[in-house]
Amino acid sequence: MHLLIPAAGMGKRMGSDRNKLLITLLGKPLLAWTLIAAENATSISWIGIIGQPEDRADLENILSNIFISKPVQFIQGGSTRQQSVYNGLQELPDEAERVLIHDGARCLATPDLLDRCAAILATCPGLIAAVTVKDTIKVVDNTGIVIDTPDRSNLWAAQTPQGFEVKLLKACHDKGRDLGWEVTDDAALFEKCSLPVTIVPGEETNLKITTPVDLAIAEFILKSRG
Ligand SMILES: Nc1ccn([C@@H]2O[C@H](COP(=O)(O)OP(=O)(O)OP(=O)(O)O)[C@@H](O)[C@H]2O)c(=O)n1
Ligand SMILES: C[C@](O)(CO)[C@H](O)COP(=O)(O)O
Repeated sequence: MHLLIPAAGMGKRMGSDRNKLLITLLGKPLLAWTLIAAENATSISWIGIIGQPEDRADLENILSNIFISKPVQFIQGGSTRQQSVYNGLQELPDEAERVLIHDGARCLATPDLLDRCAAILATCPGLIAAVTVKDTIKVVDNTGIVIDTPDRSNLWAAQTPQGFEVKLLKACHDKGRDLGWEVTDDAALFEKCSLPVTIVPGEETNLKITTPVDLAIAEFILKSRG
């Protein structure tokens, strides 16, 4: 299975002055943890790292300090995650019929989650790892008044990996570019094209490192894994 890792963000919500994936987490750059999970996922045979040119030297340095036995390709990122994944899709080898996409920032995903997604992707055109929502969610209007409390049993929090048939996802991205759709994940493009996206139970620990508190939580989780 081919794996694309979007790693071309900035980390504005982290308040970082550089790509947050270069921040050290328990002795290793954040992205190193993601790459180690990809290395240990037996289903993954090829890794595309989507990064910004100014981070290239740091990304290569990460690779030189960990053991990755699989072919790795660097791909130039775009100004949004959507644009970065679009670029990644263009660079996939011709033989890639299906692809998993996993955020570099979700560095606690286990190899088992990647392998489960790869196995299920053989049976469906699109999938998303997700977990049920634990909180009661409120819909609020622009004056700050709650207008709805949706039924929680239908709410899932999106994660990555997300996986797709390459031809279909490329067509969805192309349509999104033509029509000016702006989305935060690839499943949303599939949905907008009325294509089915299958839920794969994700992992509660598979958080996206977004703000400084996530770093502290991630460190706790990694330490508890021993
Ligand atoms: N232009 C971009 C923006 C984001 N990403 C990647 O998409 C994933 C999810 O994005 P997010 O966590 O929002 O990362 P940032 O864009 O870095 O964060 P922020 O929105 O706080 O700036 C991350 O692995 C990030 O590196 C990307 O490849 N290209
Ligand atoms: C793809 C994603 O990680 C799924 O949770 C997420 O949508 C990335 O973007 P966000 O803007 O940080 O939600």
